[in-house]
Amino acid sequence: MFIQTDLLSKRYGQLAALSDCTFGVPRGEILGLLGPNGAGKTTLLRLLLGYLKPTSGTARIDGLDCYAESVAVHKQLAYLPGDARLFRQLNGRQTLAFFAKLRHASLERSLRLAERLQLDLTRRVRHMSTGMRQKLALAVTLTPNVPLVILDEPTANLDPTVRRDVVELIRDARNEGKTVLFSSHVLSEVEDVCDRVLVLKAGRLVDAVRVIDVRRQHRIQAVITGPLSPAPPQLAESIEMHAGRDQAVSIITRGELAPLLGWLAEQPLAQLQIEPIGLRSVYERHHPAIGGDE
Ligand SMILES: Nc1ncnc2c1ncn2[C@@H]1O[C@H](COP(=O)(O)OP(=O)(O)OP(=O)(O)O)[C@@H](O)[C@H]1O
Repeated sequence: MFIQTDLLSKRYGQLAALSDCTFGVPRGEILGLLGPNGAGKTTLLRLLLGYLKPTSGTARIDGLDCYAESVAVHKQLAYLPGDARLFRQLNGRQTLAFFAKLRHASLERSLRLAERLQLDLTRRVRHMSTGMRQKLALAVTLTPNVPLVILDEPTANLDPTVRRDVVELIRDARNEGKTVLFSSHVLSEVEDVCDRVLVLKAGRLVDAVRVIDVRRQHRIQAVITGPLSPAPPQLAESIEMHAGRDQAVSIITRGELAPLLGWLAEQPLAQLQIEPIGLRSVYERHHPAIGGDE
């Protein structure tokens, strides 16, 4: 595993910001971190960055201890903090040039990224909007030729069009073989770009799902006009069926849809509705919605 944590924990006095967190990330994976405010996402990222000393447990990147060998770890990664600070008096191009030099990275690559993000590089940072600064910080972060990119809420403050561009850039990073770890509150973009998602709740890792598996899951709502014949045994293992009122049946499937549809076609159905379950359902298992959008 490129990243490996083992019972990683961080306490602040009585508060357990992160508890017994164990997971691995293979090279080239895009991993999303989900959880509401205060769930421990930033704490986890800062432990991986070696900015915080674990209270117990370990975190390793490429076999290196994230805290004890943080200098060597940092050579392998680029990090976008949630509150990225840039020099306010520099303009966009000067900012890119400064950081490219600092990280021995290619300014041409920075400029290409800036163009993708439609940044006006002549403007001084202090005259940029929050979203523009965020884009500039992203271009800075994605420039160095490093195997790991860690992004703390990279699309916060960005409008939907720019979010899409950012998601594209994250995909590009993966296509270049990079490993990407990012936290977000936007379920749709996490589902869109991640290979796997970790869900945190009050400092605990409560779920780890592969997006491909989530995509395979569907909820089927049917209204029947007579009794259902038993599902074939190989199908029965991958479905969960609940009878509702008024002949309503709800089926959740974790497997392929086609065999289920074959069986359903022979059932006495009056109505049928199929919808993908999506990451939202997985997330809401742990964090029930309290209204509002992402
Ligand atoms: N330096 C600190 N001292 C005391 N408590 C802290 C400190 N840093 C974080 N915490 C607490 O640890 C918990 C986890 O915080 P963390 O910033 O990791 O959450 P998060 O999931 O990143 O939240 P957000 O989505 O708001 O960024 C919170 O309860 C927070 O108040």
